[in-house]
Amino acid sequence: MTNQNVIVSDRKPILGLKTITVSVSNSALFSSPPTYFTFPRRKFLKLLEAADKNNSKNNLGAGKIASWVDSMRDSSPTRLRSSSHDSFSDNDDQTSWIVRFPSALSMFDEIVNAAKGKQIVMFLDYDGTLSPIVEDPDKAYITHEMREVVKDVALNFPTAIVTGRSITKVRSFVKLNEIYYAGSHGMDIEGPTNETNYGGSNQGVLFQPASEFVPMIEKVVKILQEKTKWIPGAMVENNKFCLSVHFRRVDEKRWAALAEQVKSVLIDYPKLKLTQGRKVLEIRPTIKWDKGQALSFLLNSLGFENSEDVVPVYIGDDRTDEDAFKVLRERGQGFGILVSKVPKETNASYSLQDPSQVNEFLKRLAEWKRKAVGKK
Ligand SMILES: O=P(O)(O)OC[C@H]1O[C@H](O[C@H]2O[C@H](CO)[C@@H](O)[C@H](O)[C@H]2O)[C@H](O)[C@@H](O)[C@@H]1O
Repeated sequence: MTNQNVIVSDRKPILGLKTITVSVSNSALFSSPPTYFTFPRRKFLKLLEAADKNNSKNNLGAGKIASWVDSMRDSSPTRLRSSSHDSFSDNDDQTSWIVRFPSALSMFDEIVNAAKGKQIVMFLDYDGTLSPIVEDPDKAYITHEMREVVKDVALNFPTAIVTGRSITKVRSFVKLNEIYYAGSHGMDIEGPTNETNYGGSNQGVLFQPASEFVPMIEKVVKILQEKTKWIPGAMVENNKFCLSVHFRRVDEKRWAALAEQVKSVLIDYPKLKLTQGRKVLEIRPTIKWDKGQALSFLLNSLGFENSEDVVPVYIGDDRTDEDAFKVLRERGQGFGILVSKVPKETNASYSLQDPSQVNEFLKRLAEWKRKAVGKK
């Protein structure tokens, strides 16, 4: 395998650069010193697409608060509704969903057969995938068992956690050095920091396409904290290159008021846009960079840009994970696995019901790899 780790070493705002200096170090398996080369700025800009040309496109649009609240009520990704019913309660519909998106556990043999002679690369969302959704975002802990299984997977395959959270926050939960982290919806990418795995010695920051937005995000966090402090249960979370306004603990009667506050702030920040997750309004830069772009970036940096020899497996539960599922479909490679108990609109191929099934799937994958290479 031609593992390569691309390190963007220049931390200046990338949009302002003519070229981007990158250091490439072969993996620890081929421990050689890093070499440096320069990427044409255009190549990165293709991936990045400059901030939205049209200010009115930051998802505020004609935006009636009532329609915001409607979509706040929706699950994430959007729950499928059967043609004949308002809600998806029909067993037949549930059955047809599981036929279209079978359990990754029941499809395990197909997945590993497709990976024979190829390199699996694992991508894992955090909230709702590795840790169950809980009321308090600061208490979304990963279990000891899940940590151990993720570590085991990471020792067998290149593994990344791709999350909307800041890397600092997700690291404080996961506490593993063997993995890649793509925080802030992929806008902050770091390599493994242990000495023994793919990254070699202390890789640190690989890519930060939105670094110029950090001061703006800090400012907006403060403004929104101030503007929402009278709404019981509202919480603003600083995710470094983006931010979250949580309403899981806000009385539904106050959702419109919360949306109004968010909208009033965003109007002054046309370079920020609004997206939605699970009971959360997410505010992020209007650059075209998402979890799907982060997945491509990591595959490229591992040396799989145009390779047929890779099987990326992405497991996630949220609307933002759909960007990554879409990239896999476009590449015609790998498997997107949606974590959900109920039918949802998705670009994934398979499903798992909850983090405990994710745990089981990961455990089987690591065991399969050990058997395949004849380890105990
Ligand atoms: O990409 P992810 O790792 O799924 O992160 C998305 C958001 O996850 C967190 O919020 C969600 O989980 C919380 C804890 O279970 C829950 O209380 C909240 O309602 C969910 O939306 C995180 O706090 C956000 O910042 C992330 O954007």
